[in-house]
Amino acid sequence: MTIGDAPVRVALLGCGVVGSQVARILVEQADDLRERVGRPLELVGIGVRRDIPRPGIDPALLTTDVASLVRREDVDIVVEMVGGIEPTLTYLLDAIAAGKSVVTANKALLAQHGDAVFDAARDSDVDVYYEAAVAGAIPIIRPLRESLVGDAITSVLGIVNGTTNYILDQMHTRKSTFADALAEAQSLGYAEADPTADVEGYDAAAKAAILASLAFHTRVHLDDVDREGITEIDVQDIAAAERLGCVVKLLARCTVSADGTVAVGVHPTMVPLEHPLAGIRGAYNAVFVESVNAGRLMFMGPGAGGSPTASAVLGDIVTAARNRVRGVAGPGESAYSTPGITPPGAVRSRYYLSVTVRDEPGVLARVAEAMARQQVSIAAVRQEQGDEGGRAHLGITTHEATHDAVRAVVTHLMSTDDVHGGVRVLRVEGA
Ligand SMILES: NC(=O)C1=CN([C@@H]2O[C@H](COP(=O)(O)OP(=O)(O)OC[C@H]3O[C@@H](n4cnc5c(N)ncnc54)[C@H](O)[C@@H]3O)[C@@H](O)[C@H]2O)C=CC1
Ligand SMILES: N[C@@H](CC=O)C(=O)O
Ligand code: NA
Repeated sequence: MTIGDAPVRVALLGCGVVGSQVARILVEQADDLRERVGRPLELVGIGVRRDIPRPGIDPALLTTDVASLVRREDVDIVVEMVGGIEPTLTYLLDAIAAGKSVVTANKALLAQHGDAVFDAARDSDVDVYYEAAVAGAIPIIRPLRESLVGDAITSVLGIVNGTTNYILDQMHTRKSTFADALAEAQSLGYAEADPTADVEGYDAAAKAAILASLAFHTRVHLDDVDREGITEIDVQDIAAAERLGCVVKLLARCTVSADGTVAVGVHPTMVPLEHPLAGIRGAYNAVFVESVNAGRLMFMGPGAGGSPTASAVLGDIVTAARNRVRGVAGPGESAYSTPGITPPGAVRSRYYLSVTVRDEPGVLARVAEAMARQQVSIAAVRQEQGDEGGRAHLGITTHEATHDAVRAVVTHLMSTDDVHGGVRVLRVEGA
């Protein structure tokens, strides 16, 4: 608790893309922030890995002794903008044990070690806020944790990774290569330090785990998320989506299955142009929430980048500071439910299958029969063109089927002489 008129003292860890913007706003908007908190918000230290000059930053604030900074008596709130698991987790737990409130944007850490962090915060009666951890600037954590906590959420569907949305958007609209679009996303500050986390879907999976935990009042971990990245998306997939009136998006999907278990997945998905998520461009994110009483809600805005992300971080700092001034901790997570996780193979979706077959009588019937045997119902078949080698290309869309059933179809097709090469499979979102 902060005493008298004393400032609320903030220690910042990490001064990269996001941390440097947090430091800038704390200084540039100090007067307004003081009014909003009721006390000055004072930046008392910045923990960095390398003690080098940083433009606009008072060198006296910098320290490489981060372990000591998080425990210092003159610190009330620790703002973690480092990323990664260790030593970050140790810093956060040490800060909490020392009675500091914590603000973090670290979805990877929360999706793997959230239990330890939240339990420690509850035991120490301090705040953990993490609005920036999911969908950057978009308010989505607080709406789920507070505004919608009296409702019953049935599904959360979202574009929650700015880097991959930027890449896919550039592949569709500018016909950029994957590599060029990724390099641009990195130079714009959207990508993680290791962009594998973005393009292989780990970042979106961590965010999906956090969203599902909040939406369904449970604890979903990174390992519970069925994950597929976008590294295999090529110009053929982009062209196929366009022929179907769709765009490819990396979608995070959190739903409740018929048996009450929770299904959480991240997959490149064909999204019809008329769907609200199809129009989300560049590094923007959007989260589509459906609940029993409110109905359908959509949250949209910048999902990555230093300044937008810092906006969400500052919101958390002000909230944590106000709580400290009042000597209270804000609402924690309500994770009372244990529904279990739906096995990935049992999750239902619509699919697109791209198959190259022998261009001969009876082949299409045998493909259809293989699908019928697995209860995979065909919605449409499009024969794209024959080629000189006597082959035809089929683009098949299905009605809803389980992933196990579609996988069995693919395994069978590839064992026959009718099919040449592999079978490309992508999910298709309903309009
Ligand atoms: N860049 C973005 O658009 C967004 C980033 N985030 C999250 O924000 C966090 C920070 O991301 P960025 O600023 O983009 O990363 P960054 O790589 O630009 O900055 C991280 C900084 O932490 C420093 N650092 C590394 N290890 C350290 C240590 N042990 N002690 C002190 N400093 C250390 C690095 O030198 C670097 O300056 C990550 O958790 C990331 O996932 C969340 C939303 C959006
Ligand atoms: N690398 C992330 C940054 C925000 O979380 C992204 O691209 O969305
Ligand atoms: Na957010």
